Amino acid sequence: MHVFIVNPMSGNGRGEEVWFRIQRLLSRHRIPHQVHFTKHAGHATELARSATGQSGVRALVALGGDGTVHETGNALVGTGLPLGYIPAGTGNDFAHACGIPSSPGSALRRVLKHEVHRIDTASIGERFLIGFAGIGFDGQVAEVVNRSALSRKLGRLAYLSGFFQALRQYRPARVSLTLDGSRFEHDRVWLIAVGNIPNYGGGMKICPGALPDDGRLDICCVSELSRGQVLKIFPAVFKGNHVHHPSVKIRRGLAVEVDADPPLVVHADGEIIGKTPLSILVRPGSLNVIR
Ligand SMILES: Nc1ncnc2c1ncn2[C@@H]1O[C@H](COP(=O)(O)OP(=O)(O)OP(=O)(O)O)[C@@H](O)[C@H]1O
Repeated sequence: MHVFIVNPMSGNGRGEEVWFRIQRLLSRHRIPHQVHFTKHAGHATELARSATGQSGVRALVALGGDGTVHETGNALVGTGLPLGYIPAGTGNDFAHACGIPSSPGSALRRVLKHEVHRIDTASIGERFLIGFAGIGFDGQVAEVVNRSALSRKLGRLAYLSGFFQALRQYRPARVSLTLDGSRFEHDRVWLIAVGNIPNYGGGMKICPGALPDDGRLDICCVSELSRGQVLKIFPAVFKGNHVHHPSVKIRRGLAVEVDADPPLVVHADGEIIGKTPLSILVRPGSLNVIR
């Protein structure tokens, strides 16, 4: 049996529409399933945890955006039970990175084919990041996007509108980054992105070399830029060409510690999880994903 965890509010209500299509297909083909709808932030993790205790479950299928993948995936790390995914969110970065089709019917066929691959995750505080984490400016963008009802209505443009709001508000910080025991000091830091997958924010290739199954994390640090320079370099992120800029440093490693003055906002898979200081540790091959 497949257990679906559906966020009806994802993609500004698209989640509910996508579920109706999936439900019709499941009924037409008499595919045994169970469905649970999320009612609030954190609910997908609770629902997924109780589903992992049931017998006869073949896979848990998240239907929603990257936040739903984050919450459902958090319940599955280390269990061996596979995560399926039907994208219905705003950004759907996890789907792009894993080659999961955007059409609901094709994504469902992929789930039913049941080709399971192990991917890495990383522990961050009490949670696991499935795709990426962002510290600083992009933490602030995520905060703006998640808080604003208008942003939700804007769909993909929400990230762009959040970007401009955060650009006005953000104050660069002094950051101490420790990677696998080596310490790096950076002044006037705009952001530190930690990628298990290359893209976030609806297709920005912030860590273009990140691979979800290489047992490592890619870390992108952007510092020492004026607001005008941030604006200028921003379009390059969509193709991953920002990495050639002298203010952008890409590193790879297993364990990252970040401390900042002043403390910076942190998101994991687009969900705000707190502020620095924090430690992130890769968990190689800890999540089974159908892709
Ligand atoms: N019934 C609900 N009402 C309001 N919020 C919900 C509900 N169920 C889940 N949530 C929260 O909605 C948030 C966003 O979900 P999700 O990321 O799946 O969609 P999205 O933001 O549209 O997509 P993406 O992250 O790909 O841009 C998550 O923080 C989740 O906890």
